[in-house]
Amino acid sequence: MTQQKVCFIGAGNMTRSIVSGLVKSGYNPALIEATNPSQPKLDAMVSDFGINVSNNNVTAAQNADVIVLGVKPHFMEVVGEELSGLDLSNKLIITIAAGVTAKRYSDYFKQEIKLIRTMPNTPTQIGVGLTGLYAGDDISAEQKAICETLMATGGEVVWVDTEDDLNQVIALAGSSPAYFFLFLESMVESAVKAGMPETAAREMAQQAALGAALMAKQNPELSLAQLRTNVTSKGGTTAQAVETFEKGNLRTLVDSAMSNCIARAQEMAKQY
Ligand SMILES: NC(=O)C1=CN([C@@H]2O[C@H](COP(=O)(O)OP(=O)(O)OC[C@H]3O[C@@H](n4cnc5c(N)ncnc54)[C@H](OP(=O)(O)O)[C@@H]3O)[C@@H](O)[C@H]2O)C=CC1
Ligand SMILES: O=C(O)[C@@H]1CCC=N1
Repeated sequence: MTQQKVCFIGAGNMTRSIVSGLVKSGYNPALIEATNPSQPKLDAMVSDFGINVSNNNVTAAQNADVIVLGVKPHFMEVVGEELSGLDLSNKLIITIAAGVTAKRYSDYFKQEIKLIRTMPNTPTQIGVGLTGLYAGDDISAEQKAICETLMATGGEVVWVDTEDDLNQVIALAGSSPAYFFLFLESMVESAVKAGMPETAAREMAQQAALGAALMAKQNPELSLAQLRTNVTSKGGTTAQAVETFEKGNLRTLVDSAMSNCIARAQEMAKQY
């Protein structure tokens, strides 16, 4: 497929992750532009990825075939207003924002637009991301293929059938890297408290997490419970740790966290 001219509005954490995945996968940096109000993030985009940058959303969007909206949900209205004077009918618009429904964008941009909603995650920057994708009936197979090709440079892509399903993707993949980082932080804090140097503790914890995730991925025929059981010797050390988590209602806590994550996405959909 011919590479498209892509412009990212907003050069924050998630845009950096996607651009990193794109450039690492061989996408031509000369075809990528990112905009941002503050200069340091743009300078980093140039030095790290060799892409084009600007602080002019309108010109950047005008020059692009594909516009990726990478601002926070509460800035989406401002960006829509800014770009509303452009004829966007021949452009594909991809949003990565959580909690802004597809129908709101036509209001913000003051015209019917061809929009695909996506939910990526930051591991996209190293090619092991996951992006959920949702398109309405007005989006052509070619537009879906363009979006899928772009987002797949950062890892796996999953199309969902309904817009609501994107909220599950947020809880399971968009937000979840933060849960795992929190878990790692807690493990490292415990080890440091017991006297271990932080660097060594982090190295061990993150390598174990990587190994556990790869084992789960490479053994789909084994249940997660089986993988856990394989580590847990009867009467041994792991059993003590796992029992502590179970007694502390880790599962209930995770369920509440994910439900609250989804509830916030639903609340934002009313707010923005
Ligand atoms: N972070 C994540 O893991 C994920 C984020 N998302 C979504 O990605 C979006 C961005 O999140 P994230 O990258 O974390 O946020 P960041 O705050 O890191 O990035 C947003 C960027 O937008 C810039 N910005 C603000 N207003 C404008 C404007 N009018 N025109 C152009 N740029 C503007 C900000 O500039 P300034 O330098 O002034 O702050 C900032 O650099 C959100 O909608 C979020 O829901 C989705 C999945 C995962
Ligand atoms: O926290 C957020 O709202 C965004 C969406 C998923 C990850 N970060």
